[in-house]
Amino acid sequence: MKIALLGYGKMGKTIEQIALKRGHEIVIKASIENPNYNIKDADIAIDFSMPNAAVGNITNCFNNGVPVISGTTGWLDDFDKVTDLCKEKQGAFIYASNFSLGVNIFFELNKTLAKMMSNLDQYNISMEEVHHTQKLDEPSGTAISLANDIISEHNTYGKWALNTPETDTIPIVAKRIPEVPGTHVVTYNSTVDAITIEHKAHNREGFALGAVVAAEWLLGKTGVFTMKDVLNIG
Ligand SMILES: NC(=O)C1=CN([C@@H]2O[C@H](COP(=O)(O)OP(=O)(O)OC[C@H]3O[C@@H](n4cnc5c(N)ncnc54)[C@H](O)[C@@H]3O)[C@@H](O)[C@H]2O)C=CC1
Ligand SMILES: O=C(O)C1=N[C@H](C(=O)O)C[C@H](O)C1
Repeated sequence: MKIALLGYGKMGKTIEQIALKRGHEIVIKASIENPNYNIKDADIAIDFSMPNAAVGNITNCFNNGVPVISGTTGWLDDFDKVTDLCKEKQGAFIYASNFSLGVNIFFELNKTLAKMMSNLDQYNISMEEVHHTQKLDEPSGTAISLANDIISEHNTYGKWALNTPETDTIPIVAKRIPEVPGTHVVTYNSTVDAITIEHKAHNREGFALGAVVAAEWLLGKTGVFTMKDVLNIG
């Protein structure tokens, strides 16, 4: 595949290495320093850019008939607008807050645990995410996905918030520590014990491999898909 990398930072560069190893060609490396390109040169685009750039990048792909994978977080207020445009233009799109196989398994584990804990009001939930200090958004997209899945499965919680321990709210603590690729922890605490599930990325390769696998899967399809469709888990 001829791949356009929309965003050539930490993730774009890791995706490049994995895509080349899998026999693909990188035809566009767009960044703030390199904003001029013709998206039609690519078979598919992989957007790992910035919260304020993602919607423009994705829209440009739809307008030019190029399928697009987006891993950029922090733009989800516009998610419905973007998926509506995809359908209108008969485009192809996958967004995932986290493309790694491990986190997608963790998402399923989190939903199952939330269902099991749903009527046990002696347990209070909390969530923590830890990332490197360059991260622009908080909480992380992955933490938001985890929280939304808990809200769907658990009777008590109707919303999430940063650092707010209220009865119907999932409190999320976001920590920023140099070099941490991404750690997510969900804890149910009672007066007698605690149950914790954790996913810890050792590096960015899992995210990057998942994005390339998603691009390989999406090519030739039309519609809005998720990593559940790609990985066939859950
Ligand atoms: N879904 C997932 O699995 C993962 C998502 N992410 C997300 O991916 C995004 C990128 O992460 P990093 O690579 O660590 O950030 P980074 O800051 O290292 O790189 C961002 C890149 O985007 C470029 N950029 C900014 N505006 C642009 C525009 N209009 N068009 C094209 N490129 C533009 C910058 O010049 C830079 O090259 C973040 O939103 C992060 O949260 C990161 C890791 C995994
Ligand atoms: O910015 C990052 O680095 C990451 N962002 C994603 C998120 O916001 O969840 C995924 C991963 O945790 C790394």
